[in-house]
Amino acid sequence: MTTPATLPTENLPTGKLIDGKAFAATLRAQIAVDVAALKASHGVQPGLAVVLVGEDPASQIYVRNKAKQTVECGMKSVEHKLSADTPEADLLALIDTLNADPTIHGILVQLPVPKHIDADKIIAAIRPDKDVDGFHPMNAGLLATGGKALVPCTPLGCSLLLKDHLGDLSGKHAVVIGRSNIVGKPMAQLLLQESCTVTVAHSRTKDLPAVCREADIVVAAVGRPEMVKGDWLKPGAVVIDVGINRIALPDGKSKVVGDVDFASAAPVASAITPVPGGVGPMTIACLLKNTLTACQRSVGL
Ligand SMILES: Nc1nc2c(c(=O)[nH]1)N[C@@H](CN(C=O)c1ccc(C(=O)N[C@@H](CCC(=O)O)C(=O)O)cc1)CN2
Ligand SMILES: [Mg+2]
Repeated sequence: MTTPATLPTENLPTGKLIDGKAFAATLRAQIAVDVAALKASHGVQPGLAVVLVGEDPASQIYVRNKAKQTVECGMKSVEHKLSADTPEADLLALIDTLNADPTIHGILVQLPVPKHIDADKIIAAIRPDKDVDGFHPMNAGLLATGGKALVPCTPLGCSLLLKDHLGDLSGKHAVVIGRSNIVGKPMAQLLLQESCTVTVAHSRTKDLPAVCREADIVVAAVGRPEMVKGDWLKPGAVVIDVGINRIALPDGKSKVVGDVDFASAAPVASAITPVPGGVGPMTIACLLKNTLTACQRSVGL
């Protein structure tokens, strides 16, 4: 997960690159301090259970990294690796067991799940106070109504990067491209909480480049490689690239690119996240933050 030499980040002016990898490392160090303090004050160790169904190679890497970073922060990590043909009922039974386990404060099922499993049904079965992905309808509702939600990790990470870079976001026009329950919608809610004027654009939006050109902040979460071009941006816009797309190169190799065409966007933007090394590392750091939060709440903090 290092920034490869192929990404033209070397000659960018200081401050233009929003370094999510470095920010995530700092966040994890703070989480480790807070985990130790919680153990000392309340005798409780946060526990995270990660469930993987099937053998998707990317998911296997994400789950491995989640477990490794959980342990590095001083938390307990439990991994459940189930075969791709696991019946939905068995997965629901495992979630019931984890819901009832007092040593587990966070539960997540790695997505995507195999086709025969209804992801919405699985998410709804997780206790909302242990739903460290923040995907349960209860947490989505709490986020929308300003309550104490567990917030989805990727948009939470984007929000932390934006606030760190810009300070006060109030009055900024933010365009979120993508309306998924996992990124686009919660991202819009978080930006609204920061008093941004928020536009959510999607596949049916008319003249998307013109909509983007109005934005002080662009969050691209559309899943289309290098779609957002430099001439779609208002000069000085801040660009957060949520996309992780693996594309084939002419030499037969592959590389990971975002939803933003970095080469044309970086000269126009005032700041931009790279892919890799931008939003991705924040997703796991925020998962650890949510697990700590869930544990703190479980002891009344
Ligand atoms: N239950 C969940 N499933 C999925 C989530 C999620 O938040 N919860 N998000 C993604 C996968 N994901 C974490 O689970 C994730 C994706 C990417 C990264 C990351 O650090 N990416 C690197 C690049 C990696 C590469 O080269 O392939 C980066 O951007 O630097 C972390 C976590 C879908 N499923
Ligand atoms: Mg994610």
